[in-house]
Amino acid sequence: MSQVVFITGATSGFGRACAHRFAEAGWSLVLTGRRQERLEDLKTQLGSRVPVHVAALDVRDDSAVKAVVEALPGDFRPITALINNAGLALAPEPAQRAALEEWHTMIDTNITGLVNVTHALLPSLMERGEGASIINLGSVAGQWPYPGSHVYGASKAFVQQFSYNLRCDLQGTGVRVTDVAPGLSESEFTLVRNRGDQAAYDKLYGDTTPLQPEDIAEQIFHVATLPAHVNINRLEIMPTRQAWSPFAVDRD
Ligand SMILES: NC(=O)C1=CN([C@@H]2O[C@H](COP(=O)(O)OP(=O)(O)OC[C@H]3O[C@@H](n4cnc5c(N)ncnc54)[C@H](OP(=O)(O)O)[C@@H]3O)[C@@H](O)[C@H]2O)C=CC1
Ligand SMILES: O=CCS(=O)(=O)O
Repeated sequence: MSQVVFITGATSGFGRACAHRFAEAGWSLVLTGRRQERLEDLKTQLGSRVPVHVAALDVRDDSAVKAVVEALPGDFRPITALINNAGLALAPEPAQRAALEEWHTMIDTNITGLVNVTHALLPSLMERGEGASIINLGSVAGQWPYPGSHVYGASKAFVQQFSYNLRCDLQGTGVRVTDVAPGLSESEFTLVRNRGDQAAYDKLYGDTTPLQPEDIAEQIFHVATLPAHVNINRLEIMPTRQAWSPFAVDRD
């Protein structure tokens, strides 16, 4: 049976790097995200090496999530690894100036979206059983408070606790669960958070050495390919120049 990875948010950053990393190892890929063009580009890049199925998907829409899962071609099930990666931060200002709509978007994406996809794929993961994995993208922001993190950090604290609780329920099924919690990592995440402000992006990453999406993809691949009896509960990863809080970054 082939190994199949289902990735949410595959159109950028960690998700896209995971698509490349798992393809390198010969896994079949199910790639999802809202930007269809980017999904098609990935299919063009990777489809000659491994089987690739793409589906435009907004994880906030639970019926769309169910439909995508139900329409998975037979060669792409059961799923071996689910990478719940789609997510975002918005509203970089303090809570008292943040827009409620942006708080809702973070909750709908980082919490409801992750729950939607997990719920829809649990039967497939259970069918795979031993060696299957759910890998959830949390963040150091789920543990370390900082100004401007308000709902974003709280949504990642949810991801951590949901991952731990899932572990308890899935005990005995062979399905593993890991909360991967990266620190400062260079990706479009910072452009999304700062509404496309390139100066904010350059300021955050320009004079230090952030993690790259490939660093995170390597760790996720490691987690998914450990022997079936090994479960990493939480993996916190920071750049060497960050210790510990999101603001404790060594700069030139
Ligand atoms: N970069 C960082 O410093 C860190 C990021 N993280 C977390 O890692 C994850 C990936 O972040 P990163 O790769 O850096 O960010 P990017 O902005 O590069 O990628 C985010 C991905 O999420 C997808 N996405 C966003 N909203 C939705 C939605 N409603 N439905 C489906 N897909 C969606 C985007 O695709 P599209 O727009 O095409 O839908 C995109 O592919 C996020 O959960 C983030 O919170 C955690 C710690 C550190
Ligand atoms: O999750 C992202 C990392 S940080 O911006 O909160 O430090």
